[in-house]
This record gives sequence, C-alpha cells and structure tokens, in this order.
Amino acid sequence: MESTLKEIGDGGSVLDLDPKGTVGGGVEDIYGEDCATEEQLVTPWTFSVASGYSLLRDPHHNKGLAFTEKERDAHYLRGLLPPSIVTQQLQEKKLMQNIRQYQLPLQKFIAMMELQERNERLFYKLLIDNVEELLPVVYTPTVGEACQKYGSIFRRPQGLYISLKEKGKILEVLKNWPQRSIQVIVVTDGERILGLGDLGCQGMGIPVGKLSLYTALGGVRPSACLPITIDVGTNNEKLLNDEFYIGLKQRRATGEEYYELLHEFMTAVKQNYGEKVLIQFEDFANHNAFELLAKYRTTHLVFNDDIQGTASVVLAGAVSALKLIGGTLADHTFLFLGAGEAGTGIAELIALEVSKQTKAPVEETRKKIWLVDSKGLIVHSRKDSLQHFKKPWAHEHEPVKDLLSAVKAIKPTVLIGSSGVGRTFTKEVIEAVSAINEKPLIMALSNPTSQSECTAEEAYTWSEGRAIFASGSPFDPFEYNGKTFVPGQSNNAYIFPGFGLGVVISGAIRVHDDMLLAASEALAAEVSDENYEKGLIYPPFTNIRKISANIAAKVAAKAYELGLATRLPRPADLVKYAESCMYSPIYRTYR
Ligand SMILES: NC(=O)C1=CN([C@@H]2O[C@H](COP(=O)(O)OP(=O)(O)OC[C@H]3O[C@@H](n4cnc5c(N)ncnc54)[C@H](OP(=O)(O)O)[C@@H]3O)[C@@H](O)[C@H]2O)C=CC1
Ligand SMILES: CC(=O)C(=O)O
Ligand SMILES: [Mg+2]
Repeated sequence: MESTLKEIGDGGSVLDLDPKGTVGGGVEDIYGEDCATEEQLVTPWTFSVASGYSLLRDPHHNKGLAFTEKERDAHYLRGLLPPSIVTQQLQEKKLMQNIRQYQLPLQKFIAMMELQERNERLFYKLLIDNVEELLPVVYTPTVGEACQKYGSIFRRPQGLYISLKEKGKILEVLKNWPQRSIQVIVVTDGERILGLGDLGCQGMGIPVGKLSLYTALGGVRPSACLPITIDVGTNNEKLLNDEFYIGLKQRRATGEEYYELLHEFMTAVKQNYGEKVLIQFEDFANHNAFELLAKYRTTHLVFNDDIQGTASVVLAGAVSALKLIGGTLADHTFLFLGAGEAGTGIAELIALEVSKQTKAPVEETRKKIWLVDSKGLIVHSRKDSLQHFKKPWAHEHEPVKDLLSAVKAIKPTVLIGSSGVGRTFTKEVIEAVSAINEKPLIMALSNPTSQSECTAEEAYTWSEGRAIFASGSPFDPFEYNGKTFVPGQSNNAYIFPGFGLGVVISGAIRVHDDMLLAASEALAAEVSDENYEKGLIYPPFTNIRKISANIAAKVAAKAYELGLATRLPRPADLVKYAESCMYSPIYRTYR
C-alpha cells in the first residue's frame, strides 16, 4: 500500500513500518475518518471531565457494574453496561476467584495490572483485603519475573520514563504527568533490580509495585504517587539484543553524563513539586546509590529504601528476635554475606542503635559487626582497596576467604544474607552457625526467591528446627519433626509505606536517621506473644495498615521533635491523625 503520510507520532518514517502491518485505516480508511490527517497535523484533543464511555475507561473513576441506576442516568452510562448492578464486594469475590484460577504467578500479576489499569479502587480493595495472598503477586517474587519480561507483557505505560533523550527537558516531562500534587516519588535507574541485576528500563515494575504498596499498605493516595524510571541505557547484553526491549539501546551513561541528568531530575522535582515531595531511591547500583543519597540528603527529602528502609526493617527483626534468642543487641555478633547497600546500611543502623543503648561510640559498636563480600571477610589489610562504604567495617583480623571459614572464625550469633546470590547459605554454613548457637538468627534477605541465600526448609532442616528464620521473599510454613515452622518475611515493605506516610502527614522536609530508628522501634513493638510462639519476629501483613499508622505516628513524632516537620500545629493524636489521612478504596458515590 502506497502512503503519502510523511511522519508518524514517534518521528519515524512510515516507510520503516512493515507495509503488511498497516491493516485498514489511514488514508485509505473507507469511512474517510482519517482523511484529514493526510496533509495536515491534528491535535489529540481529549475530554477533561469523564462521563459515558470515557468514564468506563478512566481507571481512577470507573466502578464497572457497581455504577448505580442513578449514576448510570447522570453520567450517560445507559446501554454501555449490562443491566446488572453489583456491589464492590461481589466484584472483589469474582476477581479473586478469577485470579486464583491462574496457575502461573505471572498470569496473576498481569491480571492485577490489568485491574489496576481498569478500576483502581477495586485493585486496591483486593490488595488491601487479601494482602498476604496478593503481596507475592504484585511485589517480590513475581515482580522480579515481571521486570525480566516487561518488554513482552508491557501494555500501557505506567509512570514516567525519563531518558537521556529528555536531557534539558525534564521539567517539561514532569509537567506531562496528569497529577499535580505528588507526595511520593519512587525512582529507579534499573541497574540493580532485586538480585536480578541490570534490567534497564524494564525496572519500571519496581517503582510501580512499591508505590502500589505505598497506597495499599501505607494509605498514601494513588494520585499522589509517581513512579519514575530514569533510562541511561543498560549494560545487559540480552536486553540490548532484544528487539522488544522498551528502553534506550545503548550502554549505560556514567560519570558526568549520568550525574548531570540525575541533578537535572532532582532540581526539576523540587521546582515542580516543592520541598515536601518524598523521593525514594530504589534499586540503584551501589556505586551510585550511596553517592546520590549523600549528595541530596541535605537539600532534598530523599530516602534510599535499599539502604535505609532495609536497615530499619532488619533492626526491628533483630530487636524482636531478642525475645527468642536472648540477650541485648550489644551482646550479639553479626555476620553478613554481602557488603553493599543492604548489608552496610543494616550494619550501620544496628551499630547506631547499640551506640544509643550503651552510650559507646559508634566506632566501638561497629566492632561486633562483620561483613563478607565477594572477596571474603572485610578486614583491615584490605582497607585501601575497599569501596568507601565498606571501610568502616574493615576490622583487625587475618584474611578469611569464604563464608564458612568466616562463620568459624567470627562465631556469629546472627547471620544475615544480603548478597543477591541464591543458595549461598549452604548446609555446612547453617550447620556451623547452629553448632555455635542454641537458637541462631538467620535472615536470608536477597530477592526474589531464586536469590534467597537459603530456603525456609533448608534453614529449619539444617539447624534441626532451632533457627529463627526470616527471608526477603515469602516462604510457606514448613513442617519439621511434627512441628510447623512459620517463616517471617524480612522486607522493607514493612517500613517504607508507614515511614512515607509519617513523612507526608508531618510535612517533614528531611529524613533523619532517628526517624528510621523510630520506625524500627514501632515495627518491633507490633510483634505479639502469639507471633513469638510461632517463631515469628515480624507481625503478619494482615494488620499492616494499622501497623503503618503506628509507624507513621512514631516517624512523624520524631520529625516534630527534630524540628523537621512543617505541618503545624502538630496533631495531638498522631495515630488517629495518620489513620484519618489514609486512602480508602471504597467506591465514591457520584452526583
Ligand atoms: N529483604 C529486603 O527488604 C531487601 C533485600 N535486598 C536484597 O539484597 C540483595 C543485595 O542488595 P544490595 O545490597 O543492594 O546489592 P549490592 O550490589 O549493593 O551488594 C551486594 C553485595 O553482595 C556481595 N556479593 C555478591 N556475590 C557474592 C558472593 N558470591 N559471595 C559473597 N558476597 C557476594 C557483593 O560483593 P562485592 O562488593 O565484592 O561485589 C556486595 O558486597 C538483593 O538481592 C536485594 O534484592 C535489598 C534491599 C532490601
Ligand atoms: C525489597 C527490595 O527493596 C529489594 O530487594 O531491592
Ligand atoms: Mg529495592
């Protein structure tokens, strides 16, 4: 088919397209609808008030069959829906039945994404009411697989993509986003997506997933949440050679080019949304993550979830575990496999907490915390060649090459995996730590499940049922010697939604370490005797909105105490206030 059209939307020539692919429409459209586009530019006008057909396609307002008779009359919906009127509860029941029928987690993920794009409130109703069941679907582990396959499951764009092509125009790009009053941004550059490495632009699944938890678990309005992916290229050869890859097909920009783009982004965010928008850095590689946090923590409201959120959740787990393993935090010796963002972030917050408890300087309290990286135990003789964030952990010790030898040398009471490498807590390692401790605390934090340092089954079996175990991605309960063990989930999802809510409701303008300690303390306080009896060191996710309100209240209280809160006067009852601010997914009635 010959075409006289010169340009298409993305600036490419129509001649680039497979001519057989242009089925119908265009200038040969028999209805003549597109004739006007033949030689002239057109404006893509759209309605600003949704009604009728467009209302059914507006996910923020659509209620599907739950529109009442009155609403159907008032909003031009007659005939656009079948006659039946159903409640939101019935819609939820039907959708849960549908989702449960899918065998593959990725099918469930896609079903949930489609629901989010179709009917946002119903999506959140499902997620809130069925949090234990759906968290592994919209979050780890399934979100990892979704990111790996994002190019092929991608239907509609979610969130904002800011690539090197937008350099010099980032403020304009932000203005393209339809919502104005943004409270939380989760941003990634896709270089370290969970323990799956560089997924480039396909990392978008992470900010989208994290923000859906901000709403479902923390009650931040969906319209106040903005997922962003910064695309500076990827070093993932598979993606670079994938014809369906959705990102920039070039190797990652680094150095000045990278930092200039990031700086333009940070400046534009503040200019567009003001001082009080929380920017959560997520899944950046550690060579940028620490630097970005250090650079912007004094000028912006920034929070690195992998460094700080993870630290807060693991500290909470360690504190609550004391009920089961005994002693004070200061009595314990910690050994980490993995000395990156998560590992050193957690180590530093534990050292800070012990320092506050014992009044010993933090340089002293660090000495009972040891880390192993890919080259072995971090020791003083390696100091000169270490990345800056590892240097504080380079204690005096002879070199030790591997984890098993480190366990034998250091004799830890707590073993934490933050390496991103699966099955690294081998039988020998778990037996060795179990030989030293009556009740070893073992946390296998790496995500998704494939990267977990060990499974729950392995931890309980190899420790002969003595381990107190928690993991980054969920594991099912496991029966060993006639006893059922319920593994806990040690994931920053316990912290960031409530933490963010606390920041938002207090109008905090900076994040302070003491706010992370407050969040941690609030989470640890939520573990009940009933939870402890099952060997759990975290409360179940079923109560997460209540927990998030309590975390938010403690974080907000700390922000007020530190003079960082701008929402004045301070509400007297911060828990009640936090609860009153939380988004509800119940349908609204339209006039
Ligand atoms: N549960 C949760 O809430 C969270 C879990 N995580 C998970 O933690 C993992 C790590 O994340 P993050 O800290 O940001 O990643 P980083 O890349 O910053 O750190 C990884 C660390 O692991 C070390 N490492 C890699 N391979 C090995 C190995 N075979 N043996 C010993 N050490 C090894 C690296 O060593 P070297 O420095 O020598 O390269 C590095 O120190 C990821 O899987 C992520 O999903 C992260 C945040 C939160
Ligand atoms: C949980 C999380 O933030 C991570 O695995 O990166
Ligand atoms: Mg992360």
